[in-house]
Amino acid sequence: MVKTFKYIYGLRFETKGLENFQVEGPCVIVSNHQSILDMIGLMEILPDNCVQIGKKELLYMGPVGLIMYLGGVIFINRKSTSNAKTVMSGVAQTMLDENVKVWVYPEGTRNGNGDLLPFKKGAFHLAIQAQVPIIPVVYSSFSSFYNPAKKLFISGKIRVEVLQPIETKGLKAEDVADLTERCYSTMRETFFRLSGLASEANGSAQSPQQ
Ligand SMILES: CCCCCC/C=C\CCCCCCCCCC(=O)SCCNC(=O)CCNC(=O)[C@H](O)C(C)(C)COP(=O)(O)OP(=O)(O)OC[C@H]1O[C@@H](n2cnc3c(N)ncnc32)[C@H](O)[C@@H]1OP(=O)(O)O
Ligand SMILES: CCCCCCCC/C=C\CCCCCCCC(=O)OC[C@@H](O)COP(=O)(O)O
Repeated sequence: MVKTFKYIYGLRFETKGLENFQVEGPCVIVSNHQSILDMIGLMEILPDNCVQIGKKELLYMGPVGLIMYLGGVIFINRKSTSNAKTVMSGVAQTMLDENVKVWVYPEGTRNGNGDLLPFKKGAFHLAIQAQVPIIPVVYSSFSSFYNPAKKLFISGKIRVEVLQPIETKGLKAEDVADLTERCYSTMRETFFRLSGLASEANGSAQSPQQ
């Protein structure tokens, strides 16, 4: 149902690299998060047996919260690192036992400023604890067709690329920072390439067509 919103809003998706989802067993998928429109982009490529990590507040959004709960969304309290860590370490075991993929937005919040925010480390701890690969997914910038501050919302094209899995076998907790940084720089480069933006873009990034 969520996927059909793309026809209503005139959004087109151009997807590359779906074959990279064909890993054996569970994995952690990380992607950039610009707006609620990402829910349409999520449904566009969602692999089987995949659950998302979401902020706890979404659970209280009436029917939407109920559907997310029934869909297996893992809720975390972002205001409490210790709570989030406890939940996430339970997830590492469950994803192995039940063969599920976990989708995390490592920026930790929506961000439509034409760049990626620094990544939080939860997704990378999770992948290392479970010793499963990380699959980065990048959505191009929405800023040429969607910008609430400028009251802009027209039809547009979103490029999506599923990147090659990054293995974590043999990595330990002390490798988290390195892994996070590697994943961040690969995704940031891809974000700029897919969005047609210069790589030093920051904050006020605009596409060349604009
Ligand atoms: C009728 C209508 C129908 C509609 C139907 C419904 C429609 C659709 C269904 C949709 C499907 C649902 C989609 C849901 C999407 C939801 C999107 C969101 O909510 S995004 C926001 C929530 N997500 C996140 O925040 C994830 C990313 N965040 C993290 O990973 C964070 O790291 C954290 C939350 C786990 C902790 O954050 P924070 O407290 O800010 O801390 P950090 O700076 O990251 O870390 C602090 C230190 O702790 C260490 N750390 C972190 N995690 C762990 C861990 N698991 N184990 C051990 N240690 C950990 C970290 O390394 C830091 O220490 P340092 O010494 O600095 O390294
Ligand atoms: C005008 C845009 C309309 C778009 C319609 C999209 C179709 C989707 C329809 C219903 C789906 C509702 C699913 C709700 C899931 C919300 C996920 C979300 O985006 O949560 C915000 C959270 O990540 C970060 O929170 P903050 O940025 O820190 O606060």
